[in-house]
Amino acid sequence: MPLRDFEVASPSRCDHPVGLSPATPGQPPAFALPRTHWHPSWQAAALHQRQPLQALAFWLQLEGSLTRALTLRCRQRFDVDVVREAFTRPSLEESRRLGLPERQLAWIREVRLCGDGQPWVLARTVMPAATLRGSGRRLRHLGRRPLGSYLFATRQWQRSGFETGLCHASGQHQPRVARRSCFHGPQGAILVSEYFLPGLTRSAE
Ligand SMILES: C=C(O[C@@H]1C=C(C(=O)O)C=C[C@H]1O)C(=O)O
Repeated sequence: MPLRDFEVASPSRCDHPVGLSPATPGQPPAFALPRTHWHPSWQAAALHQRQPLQALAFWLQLEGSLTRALTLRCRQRFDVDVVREAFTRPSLEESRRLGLPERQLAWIREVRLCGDGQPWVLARTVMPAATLRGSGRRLRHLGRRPLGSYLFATRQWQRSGFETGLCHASGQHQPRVARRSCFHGPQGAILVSEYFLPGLTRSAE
């Protein structure tokens, strides 16, 4: 099912931004999440496409904080590049996944996770308004602080099983594989999708 596209809305701190050619010279390039078909498990996805999953098996199954694991992979620095944070409409498929009414807006956060200046992961998090009540209010004010540092700081958030996404990538810099899961907290759930970029597998070479 297609996910909503997202465009770079702020200057990138990544040295080599992902995506299509710049629409305007001097502006950061626009980019879009590819259409993604979600499978209920890593094994189910592997039946459809074995090759790229082998290189990413570690990341697709990693249970703890992804940002923490990426930080450990960096030689120098790890950055969260905030692309967009706004109340906007999730895709129909995302609304269904979260059990939201079709047209209900949610707080959507889109970021690039960059290691040593290279974009490694694109992440999109859908947070229903109900989840943002009480202590969940802090989710709207993360800024460049990784979401994982909030979710894994307490035992209040429980993650559901991972789905594995196979992406219809149209360019060599686009993600081919993704994963997503719901985190269930005191006020409700959020849906976290993480798209792995080719730069991440290259970083291990
Ligand atoms: C859920 C985590 O948070 C990461 C950080 C994100 C952010 O800052 O928006 C989004 C998705 C995750 O990859 C994690 O570290 O596991």
